[in-house]
Amino acid sequence: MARKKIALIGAGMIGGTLAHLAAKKEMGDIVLFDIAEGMPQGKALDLSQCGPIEGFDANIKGSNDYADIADADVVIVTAGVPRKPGMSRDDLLGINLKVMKSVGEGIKNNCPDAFVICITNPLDAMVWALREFSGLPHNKVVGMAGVLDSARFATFLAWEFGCSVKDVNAFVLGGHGDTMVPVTSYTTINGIPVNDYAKIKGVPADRIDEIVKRTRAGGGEIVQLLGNGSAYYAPATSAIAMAEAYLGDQKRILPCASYVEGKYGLDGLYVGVPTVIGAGGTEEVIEIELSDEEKANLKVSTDAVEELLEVCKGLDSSLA
Ligand SMILES: NC(=O)C1=CN([C@@H]2O[C@H](COP(=O)(O)OP(=O)(O)OC[C@H]3O[C@@H](n4cnc5c(N)ncnc54)[C@H](O)[C@@H]3O)[C@@H](O)[C@H]2O)C=CC1
Ligand SMILES: O=C([O-])CC(=O)C(=O)O
Repeated sequence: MARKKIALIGAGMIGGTLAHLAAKKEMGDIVLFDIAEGMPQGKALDLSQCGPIEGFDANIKGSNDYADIADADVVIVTAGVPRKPGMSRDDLLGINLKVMKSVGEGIKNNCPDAFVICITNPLDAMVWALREFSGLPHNKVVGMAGVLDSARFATFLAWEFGCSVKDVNAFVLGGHGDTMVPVTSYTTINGIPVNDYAKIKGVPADRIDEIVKRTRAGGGEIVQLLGNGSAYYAPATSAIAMAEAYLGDQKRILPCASYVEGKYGLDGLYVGVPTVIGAGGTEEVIEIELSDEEKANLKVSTDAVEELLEVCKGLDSSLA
């Protein structure tokens, strides 16, 4: 059986990390595409030379030609610009929308059967626009954010409780912005609801509130510390988990920016919701019971995403 083909559009910080992870895991052969000339080819050479040391078999090719992504099984999109300290993700919309247009066309023309994972920010609007530009079915285009945001929430909770991160099952819904909704009612420490565990451990409720706030601002905290660029290790790891769920038909339930029509009172929007990922792409959006407060928070978050879609439509008439 031929190896799977993974196309990475954008060979920057996340793209390079994705290539390394995908190669180490022998997920398939890899094409690292970027508009910058030489850079993806250089990274591909460097990464290929890890093979003999790490013992992986994967062909890694750097390219500036969309023809090289032909027939890819999975495409992960990080093309565009990251934010700098003082910026919001939404400030990237104008420039990254144009990037999504060229990437969407490249995918449509070369690998229309691929499963496409978008990472570029502002995430929920960009995955929507990428889907529109590519014309792929909604179940084959998804955005990565909830896996990352949930991992941040889990990390901070594990630090607070002094427990293993492996035992924390944290859940973040909504748009990938400061209004995202960490859902404590579905967050458990090996099955024990987080608020109950906090009582057992004598952790005051306001500490959990602070962790929720830190999670919401988790991307910005790293942007501030790095000074130039944004997080890349955990974002790449998150997207790889989603790609593995698709390639392995794992039917994992992951929080992803999926197309939601009908559920959660939404009418055709990409936003973070629990999603079954298997060989059919995003096979199902799971609608969970939320408290009135959680519903209200989710509404604030989805309203913010809807506003961004209006901005996209204003900037590119083909989206209107
Ligand atoms: N969804 C999420 O949770 C996260 C999203 N991000 C976003 O991911 C994106 C990428 O981040 P990094 O890899 O750190 O940025 P980066 O700047 O290191 O890499 C982006 C790459 O895209 C390339 N590029 C620009 N225009 C292109 C085009 N038209 N076609 C192909 N390639 C193009 C650039 O040459 C650059 O190499 C940013 O928008 C960032 O905000 C970052 C972290 C988490
Ligand atoms: O904060 C940013 O700009 C990058 C991002 O989306 C994240 O790390 O969550």
